Amino acid sequence: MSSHGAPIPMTSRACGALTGTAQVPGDKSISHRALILGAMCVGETTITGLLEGQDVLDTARAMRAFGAEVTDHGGGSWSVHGVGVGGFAEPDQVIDCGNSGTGVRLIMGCMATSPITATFTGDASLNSRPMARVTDPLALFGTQSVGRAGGRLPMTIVGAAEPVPARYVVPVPSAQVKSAVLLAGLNAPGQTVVIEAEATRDHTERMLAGFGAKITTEMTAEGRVITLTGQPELTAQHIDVPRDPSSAAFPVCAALIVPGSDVLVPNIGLNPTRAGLFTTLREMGADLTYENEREEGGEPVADLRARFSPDLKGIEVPAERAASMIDEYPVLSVVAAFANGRTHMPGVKELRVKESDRIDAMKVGLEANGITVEDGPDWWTVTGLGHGNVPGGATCASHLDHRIAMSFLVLGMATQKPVSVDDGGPIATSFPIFEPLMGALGAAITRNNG
Ligand SMILES: O=C(O)C1=C[C@@H](OP(=O)(O)O)[C@@H](O)[C@H](O)C1
Ligand SMILES: C=C(OP(=O)(O)O)C(=O)O
Repeated sequence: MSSHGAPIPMTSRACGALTGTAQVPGDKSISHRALILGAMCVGETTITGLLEGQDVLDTARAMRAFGAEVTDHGGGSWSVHGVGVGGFAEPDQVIDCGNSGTGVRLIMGCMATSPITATFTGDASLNSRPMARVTDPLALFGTQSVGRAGGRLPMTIVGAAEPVPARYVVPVPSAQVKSAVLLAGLNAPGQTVVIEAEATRDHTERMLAGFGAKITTEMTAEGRVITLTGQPELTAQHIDVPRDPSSAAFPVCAALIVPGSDVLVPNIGLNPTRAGLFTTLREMGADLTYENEREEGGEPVADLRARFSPDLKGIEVPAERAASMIDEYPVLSVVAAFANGRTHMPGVKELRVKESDRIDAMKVGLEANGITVEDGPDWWTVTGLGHGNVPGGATCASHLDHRIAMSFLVLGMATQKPVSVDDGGPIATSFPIFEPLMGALGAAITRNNG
């Protein structure tokens, strides 16, 4: 099933060279945060380049339910009239975050230290994902929560009326957990401290500083120590959202495996906490270059140029790189199928608790298409067959997971026989223009029931 409606089966088949320019949408992580911080400050925040994917639209709706005025001006241009830190109203409806782990976890954090109660739910995928990783640290502030067994949604959060600040060592590499604690810390008096052993994406820290919060980061033997001073007055900002490296991954990887391809993907945010895939692809021998490298809004940005790469080789992907490419492993495993030799990917147990168990979803689908995959609790290995040798021919389950659906459609662009997915509907959560964008480059993706 797709998240919002009937399943949309799709098929991808071998095509001619992919050529042209791919303008991928705005960054999903930054889009959620722009809406949430816009809702937590006084005055009007303006946003351009917002990702209008379903995950982000669900966060916009949630911010309205907490009392912010959120307006869509068209073409990715939005404004948010915030209610100020501690100014959230109690929603009179259940908050439905759809398919979005980022949405629900960050929103739980930002309401957790206000004297209001809210109930959260999502689709079948989100309702099966772990939430105790967020409600455990929120309890340190005095927040209460009641959910289904195993800490699953639907879940009610009772915000702390008299919050105390927290000090929390994040036990899993998760920017969502880190961000939920920092957002909760905004309305607690004194200093909230979050410590992460492994650096994860730092958009929350950067944006909090941009909105005027007092926040510092120090590297210590324990890891990154982030200290936030609570109850600041946040000042409205203009946010120009950079284009999403996690979406850029799909046209880039497709170009590497389709003979003759040459694709430009402009204006991609290359924050080091997000760019691990591109480093990995280059180590595999990908013809992938950064053009026009520059800084925009304090973030490194470049135009990516990806060309067909006939001599890809399997590699060992360093475990310590995992956080910087966590959402890109599914499509990396597709590129690995066309490389020569084994690509070993350790340190990735977080992949098992995403929209689906991504190791399992890719293993089953890749094996059905003729590729050997081995896996353990926190690692997997793909044995590549080299260009022209991947059979294809199977239909893969997308498990309500956009990245799984898009990865298998990229696979089908270079296999001997077409590859299908049972449901491409979830693609709209993060990359609503995936089909026309890939089609304009020359890809052959069709809907099977239309
Ligand atoms: O903070 C964020 O915006 C995100 C953090 C990551 O999740 P985790 O925090 O669970 O690693 C990532 O997988 C997700 O797509 C977006
Ligand atoms: C894991 C992802 O998103 P989320 O956790 O926000 O659902 C993703 O977009 O790959």
